[in-house]
Amino acid sequence: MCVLAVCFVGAKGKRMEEGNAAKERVLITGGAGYFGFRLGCAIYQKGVDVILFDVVKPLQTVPEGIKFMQGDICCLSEVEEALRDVICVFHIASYGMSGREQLNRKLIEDVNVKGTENIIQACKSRGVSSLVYTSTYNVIFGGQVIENGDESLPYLPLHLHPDHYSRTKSLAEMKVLEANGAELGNGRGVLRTCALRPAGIYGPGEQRHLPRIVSYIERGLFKFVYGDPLSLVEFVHVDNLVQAHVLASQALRASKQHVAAGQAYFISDGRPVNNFEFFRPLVEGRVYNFQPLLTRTEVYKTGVTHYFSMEKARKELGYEPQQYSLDEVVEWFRSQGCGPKPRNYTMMHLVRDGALLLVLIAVLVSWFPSAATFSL
Ligand SMILES: NC(=O)c1ccc[n+]([C@@H]2O[C@H](COP(=O)([O-])OP(=O)(O)OC[C@H]3O[C@@H](n4cnc5c(N)ncnc54)[C@H](O)[C@@H]3O)[C@@H](O)[C@H]2O)c1
Repeated sequence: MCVLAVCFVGAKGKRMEEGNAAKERVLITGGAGYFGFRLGCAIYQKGVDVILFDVVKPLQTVPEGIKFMQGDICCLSEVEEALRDVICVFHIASYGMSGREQLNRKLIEDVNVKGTENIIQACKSRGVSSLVYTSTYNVIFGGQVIENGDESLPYLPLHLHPDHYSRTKSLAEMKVLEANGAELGNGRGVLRTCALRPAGIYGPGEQRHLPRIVSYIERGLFKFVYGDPLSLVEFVHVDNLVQAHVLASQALRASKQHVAAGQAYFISDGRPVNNFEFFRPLVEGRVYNFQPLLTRTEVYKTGVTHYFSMEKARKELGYEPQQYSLDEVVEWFRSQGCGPKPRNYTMMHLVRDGALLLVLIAVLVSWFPSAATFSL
């Protein structure tokens, strides 16, 4: 059963009721996630009303005036309810990207494919005119070398995807792009859609990849996982990705001749780099924490050269990636208390070890007589 929980955040929704009934409103699926939350905050700063829609509540405090709706994209009625009076949907919610999530094929399929179908259907029935889909490099890349690839490259055939997440993201992207030009209900024009394909996302507060990478470094697994020291890969800073999404939504509009309609764009920092080089600040900053789960796919793909041209995004969207480094990420980890912990042998350790020794002796003493009886 679908249960939609709505939560108005901040000073009684003050900013949303400032007397501007025609104010634009956008909805962000996956709005409690790392990128969705950041995008929502950035768009709100531009004076647009923002609804964050997610199956879980955000970990961070939601800024005043932003509205959070707890709901599931797999539930059409919840999505339709959430899309009232919305002019643009940023569809970011996804499942199964990394770690243990990758093992739950049914949920991956439900969220990434059926969830996306629901978003498209609800856009049509609610008359939402713009849909920007957050896709991934992985719709093209499946472990093969790609140097300066562009958007003319064909999709990786579905059966060649080494993981279900990438296969379902690919299916979802196709569905979104096919929906471009679809009639909106009640003669409200047509739906314009586009897809952005980001490289690996990084930035302060990123909790999905970076902690595991740090853990690989700590365990000496980094070289094993991140492979060839000569390979070139790409990343995208979260704020560059925000910029690309804002530009893409604008490029779906009549004022930009709907230039992005039906199009896909690779999005990265535009700076191919070796994994070792890129993550060096994390090694040197000696920041580490958390447990990794090494899935076969992650090992298979991460160390292979693959980078794409930003030309189409620059030309058609006006995308200009800014330069960022991992230093601010290291700082963020430090501010969270991560880093090498002193390993002094304290009085507490002494008491603990003494207690363990006593338990061991007690077990041995209780075992000896029965062992002797048995051997008689
Ligand atoms: N993180 C990366 O390196 C990377 C790289 C390429 C593409 N992407 C894509 O970028 C997007 C954002 O990535 P992220 O790192 O912020 O991910 P994230 O996991 O932090 O956020 C995804 C959000 O989707 C939500 N969600 C999952 N199932 C849902 C459902 N049924 N209904 C509503 N919400 C649901 C989750 O609760 C989560 O908050 C994703 O679409 C991902 O596929 C990410």
